[in-house]
Amino acid sequence: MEIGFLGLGIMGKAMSINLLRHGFKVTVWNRTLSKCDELVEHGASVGETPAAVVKKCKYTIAMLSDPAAALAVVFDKDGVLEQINGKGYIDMSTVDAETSIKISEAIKAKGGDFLEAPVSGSKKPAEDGQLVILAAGDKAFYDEALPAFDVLGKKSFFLGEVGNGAKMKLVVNMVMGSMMNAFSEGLTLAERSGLNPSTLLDVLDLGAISNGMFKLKGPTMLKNSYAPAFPLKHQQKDMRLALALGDENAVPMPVAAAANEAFKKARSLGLGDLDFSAVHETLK
Ligand SMILES: NC(=O)C1=CN([C@@H]2O[C@H](COP(=O)(O)OP(=O)(O)OC[C@H]3O[C@@H](n4cnc5c(N)ncnc54)[C@H](OP(=O)(O)O)[C@@H]3O)[C@@H](O)[C@H]2O)C=CC1
Ligand SMILES: O=CC(=O)O
Repeated sequence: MEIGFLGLGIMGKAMSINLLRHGFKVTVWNRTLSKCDELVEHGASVGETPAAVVKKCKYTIAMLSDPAAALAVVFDKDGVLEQINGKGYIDMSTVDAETSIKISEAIKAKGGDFLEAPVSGSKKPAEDGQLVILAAGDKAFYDEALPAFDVLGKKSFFLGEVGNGAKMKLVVNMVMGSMMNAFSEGLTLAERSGLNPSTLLDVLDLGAISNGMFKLKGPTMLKNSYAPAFPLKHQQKDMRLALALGDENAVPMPVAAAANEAFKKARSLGLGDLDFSAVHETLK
């Protein structure tokens, strides 16, 4: 089956290569078109515009940086909306519910099907097809897209109406961003108070707060190494959107607000394109 793929950043590249490896025909598009070349080497075709990709494919997946990018690719000239009649569109970018609902309504009004399906899991899970997919929208379309979700992820959740996938993803990343800051403070406190931070990693790993993120990021943070798997600028975007969701629902979130300030500080220091664990540098 021919699937379209829009957005070949860290995640989109890994996900589309994975689909190709599993026998899907994939037509790709990226704003910086030269990034499609590597995908062609893996067997993909290239569409010149989002509209051209949608026209060619039964359904099209998008993996874009933020709400502004997600909206531009759908609503701009040569965008998704122009060819969506009778086709399906799955936005897997992390955006807020409002953005997702706006895209959904426009696509449905033009006779297309829509799913939002943000994912939990980073570069490596994307390469290994081990993402956690948080889908919501048209259930019949979800069932149709399951073969692709089964390749991309280890588990898919169907969460009901559009907006619920976006909200779930923001809640998860709000927790993750807050944890990263507590972890970073712990590493720094251990070091400054004369402890061996590597021993702290072992102690944490044996106790009740052991988790995959500490295990994965701890050793690289101790080496001040922040090659981007999940760019810090995207984590800060997720904190900002999660705080807005808290605002809407009158949920006090002082911990998340403090974490957001730390990510903003990291961005102001020019660390936005590094991994989100580079927030550690703000304590130095
Ligand atoms: N990296 C991760 O670990 C994870 C990321 N996510 C989420 O997935 C999404 C993608 O993340 P990731 O791949 O890391 O991000 P990248 O920054 O690596 O890639 C972003 C993509 O969006 C495109 N883009 C940006 N602005 C526009 C625009 N105005 N119009 C069209 N295309 C645009 C970029 O195109 P160009 O190449 O031209 O710049 C690129 O293809 C984000 O929403 C992120 O929060 C979710 C889970 C994990
Ligand atoms: O959104 C990032 C992730 O690791 O999940």
